[in-house]
Amino acid sequence: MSLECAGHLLDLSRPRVMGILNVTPDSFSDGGRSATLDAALRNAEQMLADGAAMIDVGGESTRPGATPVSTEEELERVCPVVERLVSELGALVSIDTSNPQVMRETARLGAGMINDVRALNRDGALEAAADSGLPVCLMHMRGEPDTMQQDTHYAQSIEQEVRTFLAARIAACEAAGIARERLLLDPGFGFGKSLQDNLRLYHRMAQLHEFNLPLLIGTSRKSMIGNALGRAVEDRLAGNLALTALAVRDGARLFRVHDVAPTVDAVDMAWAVLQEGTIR
Ligand SMILES: Cn1c(SCC(=O)Nc2ccccc2)nc2c(=O)[nH]c(N)nc21
Repeated sequence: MSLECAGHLLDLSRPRVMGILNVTPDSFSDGGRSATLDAALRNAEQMLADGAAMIDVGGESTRPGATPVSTEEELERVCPVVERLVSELGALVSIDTSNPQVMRETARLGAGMINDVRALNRDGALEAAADSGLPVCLMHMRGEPDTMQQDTHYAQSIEQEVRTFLAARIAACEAAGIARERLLLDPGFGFGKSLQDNLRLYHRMAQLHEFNLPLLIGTSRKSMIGNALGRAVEDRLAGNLALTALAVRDGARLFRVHDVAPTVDAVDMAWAVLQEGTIR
């Protein structure tokens, strides 16, 4: 099970780690674009050295209440970073965006995957993703970041809600000419879900193998861990390593994390057990 990502072949026959690279101003204390750009590149270089298979670059915060960013601003944030990650580090880059123009421009700059937390629901997104030829991660979110945490009650079970949603988005992609083989699925932990929803969904993630598509998991530093353990955002690594090991056993293949080196070890250790003792 390999994905063609703009000249990179991403081998998902074993679990891999995706490093998070935030280029939103609120993720940098010093502000200042050039400082941001150099810092971002150093951060990415370290994550790749630590074993990340790819880097997820996001220019728009999806936190509830985050101020929406204009297309121009999002492009200004992500394009210089994507361009240099590809040209200087030869990195496999996924673009974390819902904006069709950002998808098109970053694909042109060499991005290798589209990671859209809104599952291509924005006008023009399906066409932009189809035209890019890139793999696409479809993630479940209920509502929009501003409203998603208000109504976290589901008519049906959370797992049924997610399966129904992802089935519909897969169909929309196929109808838009995006081959099924280009898709990855993600339950969207923390997006419009209560702690109970997140835990229940995590425990049942293997149900998503019915779609026979690679699963991407993004729980790193999230409130699911904070609420379960009573840990501040900077103290959630151990919790996420536990979650990661569980998901490796449940067949997840891509892990979107802040802490690459420890997660690579957790993934490789869990994988070694599942492979009956083969190491790396
Ligand atoms: C872009 N993106 C995000 S951003 C939210 C986040 O990291 N919050 C957060 C970060 C740090 C601390 C607390 C919360 N989460 C996912 C995910 O779960 N899956 C996929 N595919 N993409 C994703």
